[in-house]
Amino acid sequence: MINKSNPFLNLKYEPMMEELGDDYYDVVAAAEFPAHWLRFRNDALLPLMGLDPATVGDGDFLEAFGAFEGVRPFLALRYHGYQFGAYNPFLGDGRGFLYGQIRGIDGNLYDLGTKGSGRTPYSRSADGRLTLKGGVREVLAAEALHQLGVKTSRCLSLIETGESLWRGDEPSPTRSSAMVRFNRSHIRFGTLERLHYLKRPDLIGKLLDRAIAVYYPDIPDTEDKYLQFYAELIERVAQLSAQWMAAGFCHGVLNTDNMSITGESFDYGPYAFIPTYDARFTAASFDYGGRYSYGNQPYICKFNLEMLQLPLAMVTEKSCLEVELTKFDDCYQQHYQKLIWQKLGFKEYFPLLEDLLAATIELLKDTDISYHGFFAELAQGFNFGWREDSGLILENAVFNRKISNSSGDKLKDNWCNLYHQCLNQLSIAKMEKTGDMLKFHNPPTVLLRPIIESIWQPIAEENDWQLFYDLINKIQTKS
Ligand SMILES: Nc1ncnc2c1ncn2[C@@H]1O[C@H](COP(=O)(O)OP(=O)(O)OP(=O)(O)O)[C@@H](O)[C@H]1O
Ligand SMILES: [Mg+2]
Repeated sequence: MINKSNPFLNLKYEPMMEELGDDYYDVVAAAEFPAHWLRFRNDALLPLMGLDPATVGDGDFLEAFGAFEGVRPFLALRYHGYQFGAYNPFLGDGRGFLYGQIRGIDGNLYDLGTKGSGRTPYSRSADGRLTLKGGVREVLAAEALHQLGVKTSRCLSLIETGESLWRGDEPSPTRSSAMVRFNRSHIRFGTLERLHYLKRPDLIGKLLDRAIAVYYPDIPDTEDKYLQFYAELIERVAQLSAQWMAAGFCHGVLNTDNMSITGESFDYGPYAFIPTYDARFTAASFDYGGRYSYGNQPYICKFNLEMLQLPLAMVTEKSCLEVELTKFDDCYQQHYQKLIWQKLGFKEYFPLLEDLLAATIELLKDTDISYHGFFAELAQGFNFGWREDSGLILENAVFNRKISNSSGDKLKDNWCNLYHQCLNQLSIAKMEKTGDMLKFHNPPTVLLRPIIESIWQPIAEENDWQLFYDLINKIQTKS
């Protein structure tokens, strides 16, 4: 019996995936949990869902996304994937399901997907649960990336569920949670890979026809639409990997089951924001070979797109797909350059910016300057005097103390000279906008690991959530 007063249970759900038929999912039930404590509600998302936060009670969240009452059916989606390069046909939603799909007020269709909501036919020997710390980390990553301009899923709610879990990577027993994720789609590269494995081009075509109509509405319904989809996906994934790189973000587990066919970032497990610019930085302790290191991300995305040619070649010409992928590198480079120039305060291109980009990466790579600290100090210290005198640029920066050798000093001097020259290419009117631009693209609060640990500690020790809420607030308001 649907609770008429709960706004979540009265949303107009559009069953796009359900209508495709049960070749793509299994209907599952949610686990019953001993407790439901609302730890996070993302009021910033509610207006997009057509809801006024003031009319949505905490109890509504608990009923819909903790007790999972009301809306049915829940669909555990079927998928496979390449994990660390090896094909795994035993995947699928093992601790989550598609709760429902709704139309945002922007006209786009969105998924509500769960994580930690119980076992499914794909759980294998695992418990179907999400640790509370894992949930907290995913909430934070998604909000931080969103504020940094990365196209990402976000979390709608996080509810602690009162169980004790055992994990190898957290002091155990550890607390449990159920999260609801809000994103464009949970159709993964691995969803199509599974259909290739099962030799079902008919199901690939059926899924793509629907997905293109919903997520790529600009692609006309013509013979080459699958190729056009691939071309557009390459563009989106190149852009996404450039966004991660510019944001100084290492996703950590770029298996093809964690790649969305909408080109959106999601699944924040062992991720990290890089402390300093180091292409070899790895986020996952189990990534022994550095396959998913920070600097490898664009190459891995390209490799994953190459793997996707196998299913797509069942419905379109392989040689054409191969030609499309050759465009990835240029596309990535263009997006990356643009994003770094924005972080440096420049919106419009002029040739000297190419030298500035190279000098910036060289400086950050060859010194111990904090990646995020560098841009944050640039944003905070910026003033008109920098245009007159290169000696004033970053003269009081905290990181100057970290540059302890003459080659570091030389790199910084070289960088300051170039930055000074670039500022002098701007008109006064544009110079006036530079400070705002620097602040917009370089928020002061960065989610480095010690910060996450410092907010987790009071939660773990005293169930004190204040620092977590303060941090979310700082991230969401860019303060
Ligand atoms: N505790 C668990 N219980 C059951 N299945 C699990 C558990 N942890 C991971 N899995 C399954 O292992 C596979 C890989 O997990 P991964 O961490 O990439 O995904 P996930 O984080 O569970 O979900 P998502 O990709 O939607 O964020 C998935 O099929 C996932 O469902
Ligand atoms: Mg995953």
